[in-house]
Amino acid sequence: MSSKRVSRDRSAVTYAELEANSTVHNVEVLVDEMSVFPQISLRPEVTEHLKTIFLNKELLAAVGHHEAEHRFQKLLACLSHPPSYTCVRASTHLAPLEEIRHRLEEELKKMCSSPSEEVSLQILPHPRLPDVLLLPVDGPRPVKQLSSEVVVGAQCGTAVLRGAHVFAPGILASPKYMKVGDVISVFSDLEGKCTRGSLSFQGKTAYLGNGVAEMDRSSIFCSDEPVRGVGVRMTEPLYQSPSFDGVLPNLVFLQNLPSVVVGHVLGPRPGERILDMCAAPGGKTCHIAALMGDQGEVVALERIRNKIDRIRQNAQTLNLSCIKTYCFNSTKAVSSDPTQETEGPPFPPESFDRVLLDAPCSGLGQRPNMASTWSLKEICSYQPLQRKLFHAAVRLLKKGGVLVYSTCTVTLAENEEQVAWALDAFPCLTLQPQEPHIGAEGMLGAGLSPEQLRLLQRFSPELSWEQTDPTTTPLPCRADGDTIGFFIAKFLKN
Ligand SMILES: C[S@@+](CC[C@H](N)C(=O)[O-])C[C@H]1O[C@@H](n2cnc3c(N)ncnc32)[C@H](O)[C@@H]1O
Repeated sequence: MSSKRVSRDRSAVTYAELEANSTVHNVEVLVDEMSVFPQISLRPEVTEHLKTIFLNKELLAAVGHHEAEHRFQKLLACLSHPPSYTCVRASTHLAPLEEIRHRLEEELKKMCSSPSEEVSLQILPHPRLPDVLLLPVDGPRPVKQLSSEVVVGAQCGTAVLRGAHVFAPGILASPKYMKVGDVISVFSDLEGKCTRGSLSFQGKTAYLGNGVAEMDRSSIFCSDEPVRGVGVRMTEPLYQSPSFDGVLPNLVFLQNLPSVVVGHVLGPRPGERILDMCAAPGGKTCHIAALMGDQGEVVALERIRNKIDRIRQNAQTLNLSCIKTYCFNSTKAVSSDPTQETEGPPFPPESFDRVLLDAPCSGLGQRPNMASTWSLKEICSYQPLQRKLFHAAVRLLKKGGVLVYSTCTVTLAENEEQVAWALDAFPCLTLQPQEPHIGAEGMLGAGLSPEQLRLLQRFSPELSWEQTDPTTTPLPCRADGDTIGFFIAKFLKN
């Protein structure tokens, strides 16, 4: 099984050393030295495309070739690694943050397998987000590969790196005689080439740690029923973070930090009518409703029917009743008859106080992501759809209302270029300051002015992925930089 891993002392390479090495080759080598996993594997044409973005003329003129190349190499490296903390959003509409923190601590302590694990358990409030708790991830840890191996799909692998156990549907290959109680190493199939039911796999994989089988091979692959439940319980994960499966489901919700920032930037108030145009699975929808104290109306639209139930389940679990969910294509959400008043979509123009367009996007900011087989055509296919959605968003927003546009990707075309286009296409829109603004400013390259860039919020993990010493850098400071790649723009309709 091909695998390049495991823990090296990442602090051995300092920023100063990186700076001192001016050739591109050395930058690549040093960034790679800091990594447990290889850089994200993309199709060559996609890597080249991203490189033209991160080494664009405006940026090169501002920071120089070496710094731009360094940032780009770090981006490719940090994308394949998980952020160094876990972020949970607390249901502060149901209980005070401190009470939720305390209850979470009690629950997680029960799950610890040793007193030292209990002592190292930290749950910290975020200094600027009143509903966020942060938990440091312990990793990479020095774990040893075993001879017996299970291979899981990339999506399952991502979840394991963020603290989950291995759910049986994610298992692709296992030893012929694997039985309950076997101790086994877990690998992620990086290129989607492992066939379900295989006995072994020779393709590219990444080692995720060790666990104990909770099912035997035949229960996983030979059952007539769709297989469910934990297949391998992770006992020695490479990156250790609590598994939140079933833990205080109404009080804590796993959510990436930038996604929580979106809700606050939108700033919904009790009694307002809010539209969430691309809502599933409903993390931001529920946050908006919670921020409104469940008073008012949050309309959640989602085009894919089988994702609708997730939004409803999440709303129900979090005790939120002001959310109305519809399966609908949001590009068609503006009614052609403005006098027509119906409860559901399409809606007359100017129906909403605030609109969230958390757009479908190329998702290139997601972490950890060790490999993507997407073509350049697929990566570039989102800009037109996002613009159609934007047209509908502007029409549905009341005058004086707020529109927030967000993506979880790193391209200019889906982020700063969309802002430049929108400001040109809709003279009624002006960019607004964001609160909180804990990410970086917008990226150069789309012709926006420095003032405009300062109003944008881009979470750029490559700017801070230095593997800072966890003992000296407080967690909330690290957490604000070591996020998924994300983008937020806030507009006012005049
Ligand atoms: C980035 S995800 C949204 C995540 C969600 N806001 C959250 O925080 O949980 C984008 C969603 O938009 C949906 N979508 C894509 N095109 C759409 C359209 N034309 N109308 C409505 N939803 C759409 C996708 O199916 C996907 O579920």
